Amino acid sequence: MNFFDKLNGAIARNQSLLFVGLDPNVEMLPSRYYPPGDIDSITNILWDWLQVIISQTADQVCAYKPTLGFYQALGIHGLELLQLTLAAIPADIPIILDAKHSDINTSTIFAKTVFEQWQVDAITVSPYAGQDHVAPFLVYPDKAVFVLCRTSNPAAIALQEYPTTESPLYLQVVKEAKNWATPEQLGLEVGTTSPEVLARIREVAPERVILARSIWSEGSNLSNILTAGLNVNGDGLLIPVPQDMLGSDNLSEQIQSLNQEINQTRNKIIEDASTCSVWLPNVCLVNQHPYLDLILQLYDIGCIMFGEFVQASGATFPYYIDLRKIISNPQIFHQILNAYADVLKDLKFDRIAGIPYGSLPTATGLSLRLNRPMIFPRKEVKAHGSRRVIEGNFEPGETVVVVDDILISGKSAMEGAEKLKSAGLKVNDIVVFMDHEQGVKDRLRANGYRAIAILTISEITQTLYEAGRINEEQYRAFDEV
Ligand SMILES: O=c1ccn([C@@H]2O[C@H](COP(=O)(O)O)[C@@H](O)[C@H]2O)c(=O)[nH]1
Repeated sequence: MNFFDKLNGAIARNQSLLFVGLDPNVEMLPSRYYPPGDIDSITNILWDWLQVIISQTADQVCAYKPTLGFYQALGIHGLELLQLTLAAIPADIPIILDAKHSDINTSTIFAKTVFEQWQVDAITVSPYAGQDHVAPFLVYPDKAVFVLCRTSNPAAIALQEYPTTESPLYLQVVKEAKNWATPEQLGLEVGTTSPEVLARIREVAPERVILARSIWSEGSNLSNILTAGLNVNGDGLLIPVPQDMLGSDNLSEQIQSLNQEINQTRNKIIEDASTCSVWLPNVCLVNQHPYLDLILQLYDIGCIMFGEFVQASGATFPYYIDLRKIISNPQIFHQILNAYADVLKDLKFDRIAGIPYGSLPTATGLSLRLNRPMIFPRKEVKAHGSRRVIEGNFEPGETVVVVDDILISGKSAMEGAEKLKSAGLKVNDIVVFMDHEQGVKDRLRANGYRAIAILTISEITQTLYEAGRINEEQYRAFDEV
């Protein structure tokens, strides 16, 4: 089971967003376990304490976070203690190893150790070495990373709030990390006592799970922290059980009441969302478009442009969609593939055909994702070599689903489909990301094709307008098309 499914399962089962940090640190050992003696007995005493913590919390938390540094500090005994700890955590509760690993030359071997040998579900990593460092952890599709975006220690401000508090480095880390992997594989670690900081991160990354740290300072307000950090569904924020609570002798009761307090705020957020009837850009997200986040991200990376654009037909449109850019942004590319895969799962076909050039990467991604063979009709046939019209192997009589990016007049998709049909293949369905509407689907139907679009141009413009990304004039320009 992958990390996020396991996490969501534990959240639902235990009705909890709480996680427990497992820190075998002698300095934190409750006094009733004293006096610790030599290193063997210290490790034994720490193990007793960890077992109590796990047994009293397993039905009330959604994850455990062992801190590698504390285990390492105990030497060989510590690594043995780590193995005992990992084995003691119930298999249906995810383990996030807090390693803050950041060395580029060791990340491949370290990823192998933690994910294959130790079998943890996720790991915390430092972002400073960039995606090269994180990538070795991401080749494990069922595992996840939490990228450290911000810490709460005062000295960190010099770097994390550089160059200005208005435009701080930690927000740049969030934006950059979002490009490294999908929300299912990459979350954010955020240490802060400030609801404002959490709210800023949540605004930039509405889709990410945030592993909150250091929220329990003197005078901090849990309700404000939750309101700032939870997503619109009342989740997406993992909350640490306060360290001092882990030493108490009525741990289970204390966690239960903390959980109730958190769930009250979560329920309020969910209730408010479902009763909110007015749309305020970026505030009320009830009835939000299922692809809201994807549409906004496509706009933000320049795939959706507004202005005057001349089309192949000679007509001028007030927009241009350039989906070719998605290949430079793996995280968005993943989301696009998810959207296509969701449509393709209900169709019957033997092969996937991409229309060159724009849709070849998408068709390739889908072929790999769905494990279905791919072919493509050439745009132009070469005068040398095999002179093939269709690249890839196929058998006449097979059914092919055509994958294209945008339907404007339908000409490109239909020309591609006709080449496939001339080679003896059957084409029933043409799946595109966006339909310009204006009757193009009917035109395709009249030619014997069913066109299925993930989005229409009106859904895109409506969403961008409601989110405040385009103004009234840009929005209204579409009435004239
Ligand atoms: O906004 C746009 C408009 C067009 N394209 C490119 O054109 C074809 C679709 O046009 P048809 O008239 O349906 O043939 C599409 O495959 C793109 O290559 C575009 O990218 N963005």
